[in-house]
Amino acid sequence: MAEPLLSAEGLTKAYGGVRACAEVELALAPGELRAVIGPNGAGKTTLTGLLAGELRPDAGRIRFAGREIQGLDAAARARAGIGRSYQITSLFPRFTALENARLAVQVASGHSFGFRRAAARDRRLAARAEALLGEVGLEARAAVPVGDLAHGEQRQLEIALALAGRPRLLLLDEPTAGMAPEESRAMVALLQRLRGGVTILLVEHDMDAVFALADRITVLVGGRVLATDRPDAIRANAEVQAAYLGQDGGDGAETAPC
Ligand SMILES: Nc1ncnc2c1ncn2[C@@H]1O[C@H](COP(=O)(O)OP(=O)(O)OP(=O)(O)O)[C@@H](O)[C@H]1O
Repeated sequence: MAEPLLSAEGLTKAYGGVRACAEVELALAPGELRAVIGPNGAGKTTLTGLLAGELRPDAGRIRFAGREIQGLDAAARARAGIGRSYQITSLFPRFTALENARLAVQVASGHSFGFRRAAARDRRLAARAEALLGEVGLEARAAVPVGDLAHGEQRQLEIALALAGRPRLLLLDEPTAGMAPEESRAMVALLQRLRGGVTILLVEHDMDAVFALADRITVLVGGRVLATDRPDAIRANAEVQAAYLGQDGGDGAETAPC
């Protein structure tokens, strides 16, 4: 494959005696949408935390866009181009969708507006915030306080905030968690629109979403990579079926232990 946008070698993180990630190898091609699946406690959240810089590895290396980043903290990795959305909501509920987007753009823009006049800066911030809402399909909901948005819309807005810094890699931790089926479908459609434009690492329990979206799937079990392959090959992989997807050869949506 082309030079990976992100690669991890020997990535290891233990909590006491529990190896949450054990010698994880990962290589994401530019533009790829990679799903990471695995049973509860497999190490998926730990892996995204290690990649985002929220957790320090005990061992291993991470390269992103041609340089080693394991020594960088989360803020520096965000500046380097790694965006992150969270399982736990990170929105300001009393502010409108547009105000939340504006704040995210302001934070992401850092000092880049520092030498511009305030009015010009404000126009640019507003335009970018509106564009972000458009990207995630929330333009008609711009004036709605976040607390009044549906759960699915809040998750869409979180993606908009993660895009504010124009990341090259987007780390998404269970974007469909807690969603009604219709909301999940809207989220899958949103990720379909984003794919290719940004490299995505998607941790997800919803197997319908995973198999609809992923270019390749990495299966984690007990902190280790059991397999990385195309969706069809993962579906047919006997080890994966035994460990995670169930024995029925189906898509695992009903049988996955999550
Ligand atoms: N802060 C922590 N302290 C101690 N143990 C932890 C901590 N975070 C995670 N673990 C343990 O590390 C292992 C991996 O957890 P992790 O949350 O990364 O798994 P996961 O695949 O994301 O699970 P889930 O699907 O339930 O979110 C589990 O055994 C978990 O109990």
